[in-house]
Amino acid sequence: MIRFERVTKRYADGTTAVDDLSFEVAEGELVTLVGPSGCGKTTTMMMINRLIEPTEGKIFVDGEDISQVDPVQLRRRIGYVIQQVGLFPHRTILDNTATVPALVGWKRAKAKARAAELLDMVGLDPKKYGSRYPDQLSGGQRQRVGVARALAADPPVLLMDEPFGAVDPVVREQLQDQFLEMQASVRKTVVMVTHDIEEAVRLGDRIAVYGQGRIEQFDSPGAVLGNPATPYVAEFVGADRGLKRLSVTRIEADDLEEPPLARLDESAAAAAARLRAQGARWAVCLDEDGDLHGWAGVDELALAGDAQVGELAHRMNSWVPVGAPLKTAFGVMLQHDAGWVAVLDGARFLGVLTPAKLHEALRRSVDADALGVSRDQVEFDSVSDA
Ligand SMILES: Nc1ncnc2c1ncn2[C@@H]1O[C@H](COP(=O)(O)OP(=O)(O)OP(=O)(O)O)[C@@H](O)[C@H]1O
Repeated sequence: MIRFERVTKRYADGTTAVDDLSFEVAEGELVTLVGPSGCGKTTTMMMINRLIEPTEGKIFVDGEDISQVDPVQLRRRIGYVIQQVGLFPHRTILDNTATVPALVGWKRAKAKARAAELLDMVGLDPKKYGSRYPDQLSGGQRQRVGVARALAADPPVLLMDEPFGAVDPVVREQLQDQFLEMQASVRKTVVMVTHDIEEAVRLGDRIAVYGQGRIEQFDSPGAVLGNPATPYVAEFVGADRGLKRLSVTRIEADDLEEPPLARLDESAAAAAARLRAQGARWAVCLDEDGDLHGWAGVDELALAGDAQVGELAHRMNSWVPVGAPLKTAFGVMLQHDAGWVAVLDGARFLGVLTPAKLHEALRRSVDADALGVSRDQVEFDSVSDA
């Protein structure tokens, strides 16, 4: 969708901001450009909508060499969100949001209806906020209006320059979550500049890590964190990249262990005898559909005589859905002071994740990224197997 071919930008004073850059962004992909101040991220992005012209090389958007496209026409196909938002202070939020559709000649009513729809999508009730002016909103709310406005004419491409940079960390995380949710449904091709590696990892399908004027590594968040291409990238992503990696590695069914199990309709005494024979001290209790109900201790089952397991099972709150990041599972373990968490697909119980399995999943995913294969193809020798 966006292709850079050997693009260089030298400013009049001789600064080489971008040096011989080639990369591609696929349709519907979200790529984050991350790197220290002054490394050429903004220059890269502003060349895509021709606010800056390259000195050498070519840029293609949707197969078209953009140097041959009228810049005004080009920008109508490319939404642009900047940190300072740039809302018109004397226009209402609804009018601000409808700016681009109105410019490209949509009928007034249609433009306003579209603006209201977009405000709703970014989490601002158009009835409540549509008639306000920008200075009557919080920084985070203004930022949402900026995103809504950029999407209003439904451009296939969205450029975002530090879109969440000006808000506090909590609001920032909310805006990021909401943006990801929205992106999952609108699937724009997005190029986002940030200097925050956490944000780059959280939002990007792929990340371009910039050194001075060049991309040092262009890869998935997992690969950048697990296998930094150069010492520079390793340094930039930080010594805690293992921790960061927890948030981008998702739980798969193959990562799980099967714990001792008991059925709710089983007799407690029979279940206790069976579990003791296996050397188990507790069991996860499932209903007849295999859905998670809770857990029970073997000693309490043994004491319960002819009661059913279901009468003794405790509710269990330490569970996570399959596909959740390992970090979520780790957080739940800590929150409930538990040695494992149950993993569910809907309500169905799939197995448990233990700290050893969590480590194994992380290790496998690092190796899988290095080898370019899926995680289940990686052999793993665990200490506990020895
Ligand atoms: N108009 C200009 N004239 C001369 N040099 C410029 C101009 N604009 C940017 N530069 C220089 O080009 C280099 C890259 O700047 P750019 O704004 O692309 O960096 P950046 O990675 O986006 O940085 P930041 O995170 O601080 O915004 C910097 O050294 C900057 O000083």
